[in-house]
Amino acid sequence: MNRDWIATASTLNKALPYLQRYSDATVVIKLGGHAMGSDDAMDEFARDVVLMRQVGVNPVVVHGGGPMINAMLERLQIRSEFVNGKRVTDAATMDVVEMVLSGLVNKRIVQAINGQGGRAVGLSGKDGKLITCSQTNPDLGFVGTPDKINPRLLRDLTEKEYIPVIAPLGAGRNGETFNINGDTAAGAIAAALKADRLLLLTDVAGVKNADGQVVTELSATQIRDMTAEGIIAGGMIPKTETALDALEGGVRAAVILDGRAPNACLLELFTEHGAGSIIRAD
Ligand SMILES: Nc1ncnc2c1ncn2[C@@H]1O[C@H](COP(=O)(O)OP(=O)(O)O)[C@@H](O)[C@H]1O
Ligand SMILES: CC(=O)N[C@@H](CCC(=O)OP(=O)(O)O)C(=O)O
Repeated sequence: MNRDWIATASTLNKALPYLQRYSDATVVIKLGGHAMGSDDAMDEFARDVVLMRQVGVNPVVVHGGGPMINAMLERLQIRSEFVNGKRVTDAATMDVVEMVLSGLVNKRIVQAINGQGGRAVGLSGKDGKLITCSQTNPDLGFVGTPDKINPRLLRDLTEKEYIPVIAPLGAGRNGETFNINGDTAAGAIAAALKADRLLLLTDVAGVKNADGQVVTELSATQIRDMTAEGIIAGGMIPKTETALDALEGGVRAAVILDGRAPNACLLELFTEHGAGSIIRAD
């Protein structure tokens, strides 16, 4: 018998229990701007999401797009700065954030998924009153913290086998538009859906220890210690905080993994060793 065939059959056999475990599971995938590569990489991500849908998983995609916002702000000669990983957002910046996230980035992902045979629907947190926000801190301008998530529309869509693709914007109670950090939005949505998995796709293989090695399993206590020691720093801080908040909100596990690695999401869900760093409640 052909060796390749035996290897394929053996891989499929090993994947079967995982395929069964995730049948009808809700998996929230956050695709960060740095994890969005070339058109080929986007197509590969889209293929994985469509395959998840085909085997009965309910994928919900929440995206970022920080580098794409930066590029547009530069073209428009609008200066921008970050405080603690959040973009200080005045009214002019908010307009650009909404145009880039809800327009260019959201539709690129929707089109990629549809191009691979999926049925993606692009939304922002404003649609169906999905995300209501309050201001995070007056010093940051129109940066919002989600305080009410209405997951009904998402449930209706996933039940009908649509794949929601969500831009991290929210509505204020007085008609404002708020800019939400993509990780924060994904965590809040995952908690509201009581998702089985929150996959945070980024540009590193996982959370690294002081020796630069990826730690494959982490507890909340380990994360707190590594943050206090400065081992978890920069953009990894909001990511691990989001993971912990999501677990507290009822998500079963959160995983930080490299979105640019081939088949990252599939390896995480459907193989024994998974991918990246998995964080479970203590
Ligand atoms: N302990 C750590 N392990 C891995 N990455 C870390 C760690 N501490 C800080 N980082 C940094 O966090 C970055 C990921 O955050 P960020 O750039 O905000 O990602 P994204 O744009 O995907 O949301 C990594 O590229 C890395 O430079
Ligand atoms: C408040 C805030 O900082 N919002 C982010 C939203 C996009 C984002 O989170 O993009 P990444 O996931 O690619 O970093 C921003 O304006 O850049």
